[in-house]
Amino acid sequence: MTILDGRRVAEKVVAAAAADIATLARAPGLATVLVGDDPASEIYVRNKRRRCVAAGIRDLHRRFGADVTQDELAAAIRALGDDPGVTGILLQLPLPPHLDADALVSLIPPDKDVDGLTETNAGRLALGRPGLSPCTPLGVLELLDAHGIALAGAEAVVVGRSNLVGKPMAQLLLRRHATVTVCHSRTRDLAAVCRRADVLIVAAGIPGLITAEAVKPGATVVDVGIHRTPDGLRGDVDFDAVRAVAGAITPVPGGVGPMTIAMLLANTVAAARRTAGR
Ligand SMILES: NC(=O)C1=CN([C@@H]2O[C@H](COP(=O)(O)OP(=O)(O)OC[C@H]3O[C@@H](n4cnc5c(N)ncnc54)[C@H](OP(=O)(O)O)[C@@H]3O)[C@@H](O)[C@H]2O)C=CC1
Ligand SMILES: Nc1nc(=O)c2c([nH]1)NC[C@@H]1CN(c3ccc(C(=O)N[C@@H](CCC(=O)O)C(=O)O)cc3)C=[N+]21
Repeated sequence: MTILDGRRVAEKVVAAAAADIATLARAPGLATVLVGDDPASEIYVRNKRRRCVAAGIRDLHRRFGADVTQDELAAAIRALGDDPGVTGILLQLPLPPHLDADALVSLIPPDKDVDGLTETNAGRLALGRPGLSPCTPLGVLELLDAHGIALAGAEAVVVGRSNLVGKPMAQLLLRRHATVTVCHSRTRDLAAVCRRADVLIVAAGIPGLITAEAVKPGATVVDVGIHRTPDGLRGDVDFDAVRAVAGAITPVPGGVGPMTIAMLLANTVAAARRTAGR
């Protein structure tokens, strides 16, 4: 059984991004917009700010209370879009329920959309054209590639269909010639579908959702979920039970999380180049 070590692979991606940043005429500026106190977002923001600064990215952080209005946030995102010193904008999700996330995402200029969430970038991904794609699915692919996990012709099952993770993950796997199935909260027999997978990618946001009975012996299991529990950080996969049947598995922490941050640095370089017109 192989542990898919996200920290190790992330180091290489981060080093390459830092080397690219050193060649740019101007340091990229990444603005993170955080609303309220989603625990997974707090972890992300804390770790990525440290990484960005170390790699030479200017870190611009905008924090709002959970009671911020749609208009206030829209004005803040428009201002970041117009600011030439800001080359990347990341709106942390989920937002509190009174806010319309889609409308706010639409205000991000596509060339500053380092999370690949705008219609333009999602469309480019769906059509197989160059653009900015979401960091987490990109990081999952990078991690699988680093470990030589074959995708062409493989049965891939993705649990979750969010615009941030599940859907773009399915698109990227399809581009790599996997046979892709996407599960969600209405999937009838989740364990039976997951058991078909050679490569199982789980992004449901439910701690311990995937148990050993949902995993085919020898399968590769990637756990995107991140939950703060009394025993520390945990994912959507019951790691101790599943590691006994899986051929390869990501740990939480130390799996997908560091890869997301590494790809954010890579996307921030790509966005800065787009904004500078090169
Ligand atoms: N490690 C990392 O770098 C990252 C971690 N995350 C974490 O990953 C998780 C998922 O994030 P995100 O995609 O944004 O979450 P969302 O809440 O936006 O989406 C969750 C998806 O899971 C599906 N789902 C929910 N319950 C079940 C179930 N019982 N069986 C099958 N599918 C189910 C939902 O289905 P439906 O559409 O029907 O509601 C939905 O499509 C979260 O824990 C988040 O914190 C997210 C991004 C990066
Ligand atoms: N627009 C948007 N894009 C996201 O990509 C996004 C988001 N919103 N909202 C929140 C989730 C969550 N997320 C994480 C990323 C890295 C770690 C991470 O660094 N994890 C380390 C934690 C290490 C530690 O602190 O112990 C690890 O798993 O090893 C965690 C969580 C990105 N998300």
